[in-house]
Amino acid sequence: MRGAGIARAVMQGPRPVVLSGPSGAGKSTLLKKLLKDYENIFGFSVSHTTRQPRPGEVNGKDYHFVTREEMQKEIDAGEFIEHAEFSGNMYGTSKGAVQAVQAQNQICVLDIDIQGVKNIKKTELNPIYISVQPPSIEILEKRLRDRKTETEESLQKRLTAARVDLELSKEPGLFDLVIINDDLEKAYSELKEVLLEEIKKTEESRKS
Ligand SMILES: Nc1ncnc2c1ncn2[C@@H]1O[C@H](COP(=O)(O)OP(=O)(O)OP(=O)(O)O)[C@@H](O)[C@H]1O
Ligand SMILES: Nc1nc2c(ncn2[C@@H]2O[C@H](COP(=O)(O)O)[C@@H](O)[C@H]2O)c(=O)[nH]1
Repeated sequence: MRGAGIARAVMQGPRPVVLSGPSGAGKSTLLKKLLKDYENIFGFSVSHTTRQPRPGEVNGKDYHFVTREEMQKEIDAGEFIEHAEFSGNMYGTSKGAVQAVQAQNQICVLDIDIQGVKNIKKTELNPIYISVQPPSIEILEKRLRDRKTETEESLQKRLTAARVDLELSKEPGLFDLVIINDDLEKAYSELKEVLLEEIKKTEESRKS
């Protein structure tokens, strides 16, 4: 796995955070709240993807939207820390995405699937690993349907991936914390609590 260099560099700054869990579990919802409440403390690692942008998504902010050819070229050039195929599209974290956050001395937050988690574990990034999970598969399906971002085909692919994700997530020690996102405010409080120490450290380092 490439990316150990960037991972070592990141270790010198605040500890990064990985948010993972099934599509539709609520990672982006929680992340948006965190980025809004702690604007200058956290920075989002903008991933690359080959999927089409959803209405309202901004290139360079939500994702770097690229073609398969463009992404493969950058992967071959060693520019990615990790990458994975998810639901028929490529996703990946570039070294540049993490570096951009690190340059601001912010806590870098990665929103990645479970394959990404396993690959990041092979690097020296040393993040806090958090899995955000739905209360049930039925509720997850309802949330994905209500979000109205998926075709029936992609929805079924995501539900299949969700079942695999929930099984693999049971591996002891894979995650530092599992948050069941039933009540949003309760889930958000749990997220903030586990990050409190890193938030304080980052705030303190700003004062000195
Ligand atoms: N606690 C909650 N209760 C009810 N609805 C929720 C809750 N959390 C999130 N949602 C809704 O569920 C949908 C899925 O949430 P979100 O897009 O944040 O999931 P995600 O894990 O980021 O998915 P993906 O991995 O596909 O990006 C959204 O429409 C969101 O508003
Ligand atoms: N391994 C990686 N997974 C990623 C990355 N960026 C996002 N993701 C995951 O993909 C799915 C689907 O996302 P969506 O935006 O199409 O709904 C979700 O589980 C994300 O966590 C990445 O860089 N690497």
